[in-house]
Amino acid sequence: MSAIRVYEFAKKFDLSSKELLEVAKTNGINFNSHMSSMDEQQQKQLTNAITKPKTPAKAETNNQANHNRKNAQQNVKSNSEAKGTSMTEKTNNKQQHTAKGQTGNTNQKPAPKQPVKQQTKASIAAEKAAKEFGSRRSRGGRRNRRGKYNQPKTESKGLTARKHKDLPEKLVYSEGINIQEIAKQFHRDASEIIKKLLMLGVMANQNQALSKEVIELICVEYGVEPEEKHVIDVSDLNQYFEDARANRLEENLATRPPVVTIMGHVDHGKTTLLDQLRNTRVTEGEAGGITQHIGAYQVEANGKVITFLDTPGHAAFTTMRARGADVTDITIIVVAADDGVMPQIVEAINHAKAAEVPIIVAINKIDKPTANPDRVKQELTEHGIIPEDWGGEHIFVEISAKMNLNIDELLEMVLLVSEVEELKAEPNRMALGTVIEARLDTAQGATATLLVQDGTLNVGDPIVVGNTYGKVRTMVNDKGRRIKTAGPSAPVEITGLNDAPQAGDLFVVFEDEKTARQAGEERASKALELQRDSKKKVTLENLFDSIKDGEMKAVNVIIKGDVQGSVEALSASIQKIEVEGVRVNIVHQAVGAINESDITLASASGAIVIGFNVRPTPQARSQAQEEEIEIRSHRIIYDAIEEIETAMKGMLDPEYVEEITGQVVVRETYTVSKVGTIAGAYVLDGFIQNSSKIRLIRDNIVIFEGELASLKRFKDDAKEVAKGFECGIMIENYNDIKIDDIIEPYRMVEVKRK
Ligand SMILES: Nc1nc2c(ncn2[C@@H]2O[C@H](COP(=O)(O)OP(=O)(O)OP(=O)(O)O)[C@@H](O)[C@H]2O)c(=O)[nH]1
Repeated sequence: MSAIRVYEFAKKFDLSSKELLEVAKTNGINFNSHMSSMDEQQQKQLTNAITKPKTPAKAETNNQANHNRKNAQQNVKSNSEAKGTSMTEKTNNKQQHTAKGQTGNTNQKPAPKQPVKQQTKASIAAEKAAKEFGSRRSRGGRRNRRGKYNQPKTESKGLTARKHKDLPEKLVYSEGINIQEIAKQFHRDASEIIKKLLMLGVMANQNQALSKEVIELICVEYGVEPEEKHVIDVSDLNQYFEDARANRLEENLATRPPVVTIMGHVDHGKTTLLDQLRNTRVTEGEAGGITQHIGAYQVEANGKVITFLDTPGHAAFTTMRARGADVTDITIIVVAADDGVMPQIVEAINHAKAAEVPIIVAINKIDKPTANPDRVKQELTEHGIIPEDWGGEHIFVEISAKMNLNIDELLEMVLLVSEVEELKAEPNRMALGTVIEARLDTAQGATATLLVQDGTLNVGDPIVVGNTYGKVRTMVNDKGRRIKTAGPSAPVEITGLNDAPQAGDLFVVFEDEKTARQAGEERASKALELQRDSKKKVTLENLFDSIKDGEMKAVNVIIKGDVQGSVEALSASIQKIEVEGVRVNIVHQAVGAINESDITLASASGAIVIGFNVRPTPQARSQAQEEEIEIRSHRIIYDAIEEIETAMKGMLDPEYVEEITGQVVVRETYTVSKVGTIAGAYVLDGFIQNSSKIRLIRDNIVIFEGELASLKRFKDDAKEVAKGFECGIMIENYNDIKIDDIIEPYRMVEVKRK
């Protein structure tokens, strides 16, 4: 008998690793995790423990076993990167959702929700209404209006026939109800109510929308209890997700396949791995059937299904997360064994960490002679990813995507992590999920790939997707087959929407088309409004207020810099800042220009981006503007630290902010003795003024910051040169200008404090 891994041993006995870890623990053997190796003695001992006939366990042993089970789960859970604190936070969050959902709706049916009714206090309203109308009342001003009587005292003769029909106990209303509708509920003539109101000094016709006060006044007069119906926001899709979670019953839950995203650096083999999986591990009976690229697909391993998001790179992953979608259960980070840890890998790790998604590391290209897996491991330890055989808690699998080496083992690890995560869903409910991809097809109209996250989606279902709606007309699976139903974790491409949604949008199936339409239309108009009045993002300006209001537990920051040393120094100093118990949390730090991925991550995690001697790329800048992400640029570490600290203390002086007015590229340089270097430049965007302050940027790094010595159009001095024009530029006290340098003009503008 040779040494064997825990999970392999567990398999022999058809046990899950978790179960085996429990058994081991009750037998006094503590393994670190399912990857730990077992010696002969341990194998013998556990074989005996597993195979010996079971005697009824004492209560105490059971407790112990339960305890161990929990410990075991915990142990294995920590493998999945969601380490101690973050996992607890995640669970807590879920519980909060549950609690919230339960108070909102105890009805088990998930969607659409029943209105939540809330009682109003009749007496208070009556008094309020009486005050309002009392002065205008001609008669009955002193009559008891506390609702003790059930019949109106003044009844006209013509109403005798109706007299015997009882009044209801309650009037369920929503603001805007009219007399005609009240009359119907009261089994009274509208004219009678109008008359009564008149006597109370209120003039109203039967179709007029009534205010809350008047409605309650009528109720008091009739001795009926008013009950305001709070109209539920049918368009709040998040609420349906929360309700689904809150109303889950254990007996309705079934294990669902994990949803996996593959991330990694360019050329490290993500696509090759995805292709390998797609081509070789097609669900049995479906081989060769894959024709469809719908953005996600399912493979089979050990008789179990795994869903892969077929969008290599983390852009899709973070874009979705930025939009609030939480689709990935497990992340595989691919690192080429012959290349090592590159910036994009660090980014991927930070993205996964921020999303609290378990990480599996696939060291790829081990078939290459230059492969050096140990180097990759070593480098990853610097980022907190430590392999189990080095005493850490991360799963590493050495693979060759190209040669199809150890791919099965990788899939096995995915299944192992998913087993630990206990991924469940409720197949017998109306479907909920997220859009993976969407497009407008000339032939088919709007098509969207949806990932069903809970419930089952059926052809014909009325559905709201993002800000659009429709009815599922056709449904195609990842093998290109037409299907009628799709269960949890299944990706499907649907048609039948009235417009194309966006990747990351949520979808919810409704019971009827009318409500779906209402919700969809409401969402579309709200989205428009939102666009105008865009959401409050974290900025240095609102930092202090958010801290004061207790909204903020930590200030999230992304640091980009020109050299590793300064990034580290800045990061270390910033992390020392503490204001009123609030600290700075570095979400991501790296060397290089501020790129779109940084902005997406900032948006997803509510972070401020600090650039140290680096600038945002033009795309990142416009994305940041669109998403209202604050980018602060500094050249002195102390300034960056001080700015954050003063902002956190609420002492930031926001009276002036920098406004970049344009972008100018140097196309030529002329050196004139005794004068200096003149740049022949071209305004790419915006404008430059002779009074502009400028930055000189080379390869995204700020080389110099200062002022213009002169700005000329041909031979003449110019006040301003706009986009599309050439100009001659000299920089005050600076001559080292080179072709292709970017001159960034900016000015300081005064802003009002909020
Ligand atoms: N020898 C060897 N080459 C591999 C392996 N996996 C991928 N490659 C090669 O590495 C190159 C890059 O692989 P891709 O799969 O395109 O890498 P990627 O990470 O998807 O790259 P991007 O799509 O550009 O981000 C290709 O030439 C592959 O054939 C492997 O396991 N062994």
